[in-house]
Amino acid sequence: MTSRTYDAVLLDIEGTTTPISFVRDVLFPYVKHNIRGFLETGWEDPEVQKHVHAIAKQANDDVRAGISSAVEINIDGPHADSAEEVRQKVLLNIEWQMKSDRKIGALKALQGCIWRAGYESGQLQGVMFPDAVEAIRRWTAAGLKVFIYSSGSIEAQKLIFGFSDHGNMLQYISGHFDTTTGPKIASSSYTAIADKIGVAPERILFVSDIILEIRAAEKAGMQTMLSVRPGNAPVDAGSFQTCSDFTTIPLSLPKASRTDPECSVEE
Ligand SMILES: CSCCC(=O)C(=O)COP(=O)(O)O
Ligand SMILES: [Mg+2]
Repeated sequence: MTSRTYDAVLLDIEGTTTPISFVRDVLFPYVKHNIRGFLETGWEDPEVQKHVHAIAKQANDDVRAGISSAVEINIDGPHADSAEEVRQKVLLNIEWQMKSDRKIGALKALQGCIWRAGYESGQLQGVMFPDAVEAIRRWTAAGLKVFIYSSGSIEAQKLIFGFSDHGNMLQYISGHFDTTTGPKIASSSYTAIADKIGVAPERILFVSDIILEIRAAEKAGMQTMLSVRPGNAPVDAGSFQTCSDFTTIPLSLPKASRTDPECSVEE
């Protein structure tokens, strides 16, 4: 029997466990349609205010950094904007950030908070690729631990998996990481994750649709697999191992080329 080459799996979400179309065509429009009501109804709610302050801070940092689409939002002090002005600026800011698919903490945290009501009311249901669901079940049954690392906030991750179209998948997930641990394209983030979960980077398999993330994880010493899914941006996989059906990922991953037709190594 071949012994396995990894003990933990670290999964990206969008383009990996979940179609990009679900995020772009369902989740983002949900925020677009509900953000005004969220801000108006909950304006006095400390949680809503926490998100508004975070968005304002990000907007003001962006203005200082010279980002041309950014507009200053003055919340505190003698020259503060009125509540309606702040709401209007936040709405425009969120629209701009979502159009450019910015992976910024303040935006992602606000989105997660808005999605919560959608999932809890049954208006939203997380979409997962069936083979990803099956692979996650098999990995955990084999004694491996499965973790998530996504630009989506930890709250948003728990919602997608907790209210998935395959039932509550959270029971299979041993931990969640978002960009509060660090950017997904920085190798130090993967080192930090390995450290936090107590598994050597060399014994972790990271799966993502983004080559820059794969490179960063490899630099940290992780094994990697590039996720190839319908709707993902076309990539030149080069020498990276690729996979379009996660149930075909073996527990023992050779460095050399593989014969599995769904998963390939082109070296
Ligand atoms: C998990 S929340 C919804 C997806 C999202 O907003 C996002 O930014 C996902 O990015 P990923 O790092 O999972 O590709
Ligand atoms: Mg992704």
